[in-house]
Amino acid sequence: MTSIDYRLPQRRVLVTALPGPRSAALTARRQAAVAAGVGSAAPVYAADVDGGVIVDVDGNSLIDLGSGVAVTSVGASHPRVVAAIAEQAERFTHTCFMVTPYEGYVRVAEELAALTPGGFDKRTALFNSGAEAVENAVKVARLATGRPAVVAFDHAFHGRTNLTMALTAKSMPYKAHFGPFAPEIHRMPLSYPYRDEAGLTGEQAARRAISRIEVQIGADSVAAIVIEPIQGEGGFIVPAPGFLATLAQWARERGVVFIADEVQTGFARTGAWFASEHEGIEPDIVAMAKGIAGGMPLSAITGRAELLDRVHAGGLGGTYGGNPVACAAALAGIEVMRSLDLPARARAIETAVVPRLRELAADTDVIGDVRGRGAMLAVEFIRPGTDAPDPQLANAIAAEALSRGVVLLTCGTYGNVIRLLPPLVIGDELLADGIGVLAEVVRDLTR
Ligand SMILES: Cc1ncc(COP(=O)(O)O)c(CNCCCC(=O)O)c1O
Repeated sequence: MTSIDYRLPQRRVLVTALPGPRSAALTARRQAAVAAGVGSAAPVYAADVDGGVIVDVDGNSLIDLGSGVAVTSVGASHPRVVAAIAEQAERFTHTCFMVTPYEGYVRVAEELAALTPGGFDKRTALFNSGAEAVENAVKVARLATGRPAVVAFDHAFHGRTNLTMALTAKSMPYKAHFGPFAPEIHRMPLSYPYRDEAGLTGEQAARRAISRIEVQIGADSVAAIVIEPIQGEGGFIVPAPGFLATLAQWARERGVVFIADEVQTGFARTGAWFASEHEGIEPDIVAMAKGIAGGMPLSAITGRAELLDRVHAGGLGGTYGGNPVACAAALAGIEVMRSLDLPARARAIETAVVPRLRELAADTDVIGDVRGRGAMLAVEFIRPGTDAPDPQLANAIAAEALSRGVVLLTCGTYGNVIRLLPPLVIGDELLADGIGVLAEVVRDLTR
């Protein structure tokens, strides 16, 4: 990425051991004030963030390969986004769209209708978090169909509210001891090519799920299928070709609402505006958040007008939903994504990074799979000579990479996946340095 004037030097520089003294002091204060249940991957505190770097309170400049969990695709302080936020905030920060509406919300809805897959008439509702978007997509589907059941999949993550915990597949840390969970949520097997039996095609995997839905639930009881086109927290699992299309076709035939949870895959992250495009599917409703607004909290559902307009007036909403400052950030962020062609940038990142990951996999016996699309890439770690997950190794790699100045995130049902989510505005050299550190760490820890 050469056409960006970054505000901060795009470099990896360590001036202290990590965490430095100021971060350590903040951790002590945090322990006396912040609930222990709120975790952090990195024990360092951000002071300034721009492009592909996070500068911590001790002056260390770290390479960001996490984007705050796939949020800051345009960076965490892009000047156009910052200017739009300031300009809006100087006029008003809030009126509540349910009280006194404002144009920014409408403009975001118009943009999302144009950007999301599908040429049909669409409507949008705005919220604050991804979980809220998923919750409301399910509300719409249940009202529109008059049916109760919702189908979710193995390895899914959809949020931390009661319904989205029910939809989420992993107990610890997301669900453990927080039940009981919402009823009428049914889990079906996913297409997980690396761990499926050899030769299982996407269509066969979909037929396996469909037959269970029909036998265990009954299609005419199913309001919706909720699925991530690429599982995020579950391990960046790209389903086999045909899996999503077969499910979507079945849903259409049986009047089941197909909800694509594109919270993590949306907004150019996978090399298209939305990951559904790679599979040629047009979801009835798309839930989105994360990359939508340059770091500001905003989420949305955009879907078929005949579904969303079925809801009675006042049935969708919330105090902050579609906050005007967040909407201004979204409009600016989308403009940046268009002007820099960030879907193409994500594809370029894939082209640059995947060969290096595959070379690393060939050089070591601890990598079971390299996968992903665009700038949503992952390495699954296993114990040598087996396909047994190795979460300890993945965690050790992330910790060692941080000590060398690179922020990496893990994920996966088994905790054994290192994921790469660089800001899409990261420069080529900085990205190459970050991937080089990852490769160096893997080799150092496994020789
Ligand atoms: C596909 C998908 N749907 C929904 C969500 C939920 O989005 P919220 O904005 O965190 O509610 C996510 C959030 N993923 C990051 C979770 C981080 C954590 O909580 O530990 C997602 O990836």
